[in-house]
Parts: sequence; C-alpha cells; structure tokens
Amino acid sequence: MAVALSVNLNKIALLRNSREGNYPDPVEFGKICLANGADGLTVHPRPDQRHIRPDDVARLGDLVRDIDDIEFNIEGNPFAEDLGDYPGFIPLVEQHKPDQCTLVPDSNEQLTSDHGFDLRQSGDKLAPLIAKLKSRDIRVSLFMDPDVEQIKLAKQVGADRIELYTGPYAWAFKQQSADLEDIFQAHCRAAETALEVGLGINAGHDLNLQNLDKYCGVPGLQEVSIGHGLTVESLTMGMAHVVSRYRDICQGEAS
Ligand SMILES: CC(=O)[C@@H](O)[C@H](O)COP(=O)(O)O
Ligand SMILES: NCC(=O)COP(=O)(O)O
Repeated sequence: MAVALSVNLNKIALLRNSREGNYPDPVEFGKICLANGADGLTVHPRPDQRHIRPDDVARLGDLVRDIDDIEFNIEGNPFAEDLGDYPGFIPLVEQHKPDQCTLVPDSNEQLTSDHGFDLRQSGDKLAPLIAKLKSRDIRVSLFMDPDVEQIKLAKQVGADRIELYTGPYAWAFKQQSADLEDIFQAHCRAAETALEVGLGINAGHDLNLQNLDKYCGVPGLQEVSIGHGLTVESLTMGMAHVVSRYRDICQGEAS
C-alpha cells in the first residue's frame, strides 16, 4: 500500500527568518512540493516562532483548503506555555482547521521533538482536547514512542491515529548500529497493535532518502511527514547546478 508524503516546511521558514522579508516563502515551497507529488504539507509552529509563524499557518491553510486530496497537518504541543504574541496552539488549530492535528509533548526548551506522550501521565488532560478537535472535524494524531501499552492507551483517549517517533530508528540506521533491526521490529509491533485497536499510523522525524524505504515496510503505515532531511537533501542535490549557473554568469557564458 502506498504511503502518503507530507512535507514539513519548518526549515524553509527557519531560513526565511534569518533575514527581514519573506524569502524564501514557505507557501511557494509548499506549491513546489504539491506540484511534484506531495500528498500534504506539515508545519510545527512553536511558541518562540523560531520557524513557522501564525501567518504561515494561515497562508498554507488557504493554499491547501481548496485542493482535493491534499492534507494540511499542524503539529504541536497543546500544553506549551505561550510566549510573546503567539496566540496558543489550540486557538491556532481551531482557527485554521487543518485536516489533521498531531499533538506532540515537547517543551519550549527542546531543540526539536524527541519523545512521544506518556499517556499514563497526560491521558486525562488530552482526552477532552482530542474530543474537542474531533468535534470540529479535525483528525487527531498523537506523537508516540513504539511502546505497545502506550499505543493501546492512545486508542482509549480517543485518538484517530498515532505518529510513531522515528528519531531513534533514523539514528540507528545512520550508524548502521547493531540495534537497528530491534528498533525496526519494535515499530512493526507498535504498528500491529495500532491496527488491532483501530488506530491509523503515521510516522516521522529524521526520515530521509536513505532510511525511508526500509521504514515503509512498517505494517499499515499511512503517512510520513518529512522536513529536515528533505530540505538538506534539496540543498545538496541542487547546489552543484546553481553554482555552475552563477559561474556561467561570472564568466560571461550565461545563455
Ligand atoms: C513531531 C516531529 O517530529 C517534527 O515536527 C519535528 O519535531 C520537527 O520540528 P522542528 O522542525 O521544530 O525540529
Ligand atoms: N512529524 C515529523 C515531521 O514533520 C518532520 O520531522 P523532520 O523530518 O523535520 O525531522
């Protein structure tokens, strides 16, 4: 079964935020992704607005809203403390009404997401929030480690899907470490449990052109969201071509 690709545009926004203005514009890159076969777009706005800003969420929502079969996925921590003029994660989601909202338990201090929910701790707080989002026709996914007992709890708190956190898988793949197969099998068992209890399955974090093919062997995998690796690979594969074009201009050889 084919796996849907949702491109995460955080890193385009990160580059944009290094200067004034809106260059590169995440919306223009979203259009390139969709024109080239992406099934959806993902953003992970953070309260410090280090990359995606509320205005990007609004403009990307407008871009995707009227395109059939294309999904908009907003990820974030519903319990993170708001900073500055950040309007809050849940108000942002309610305002822009994505197809899917992925709840992630990361603190404002984290460099990036690095673990899934412990639903024994946060399940009671999450359940009403999940119900509220679902009542607005937003599919709810929970960012989870590949822990079978936690996956069962994800169903109990009302989630539609889980997103399996693939950071440790990607790291083991990169190192070709001895535990790669064990980690992969843990993801397969978590996915089988999700299928048994009736949850859909997404995955993401540090997936890339090297490690994705193997990961697509996880049973029932429906969607991967990929940003960091995909953006770096786009630079790597595009840089030689662009440098040679600049060189042609400098040498007076531009056509
Ligand atoms: C939930 C997840 O794995 C991704 O959204 C990841 O956290 C990307 O966020 P950053 O681009 O801020 O690292
Ligand atoms: N949910 C994962 C995601 O959106 C992208 O993560 P990454 O590829 O930027 O690590």
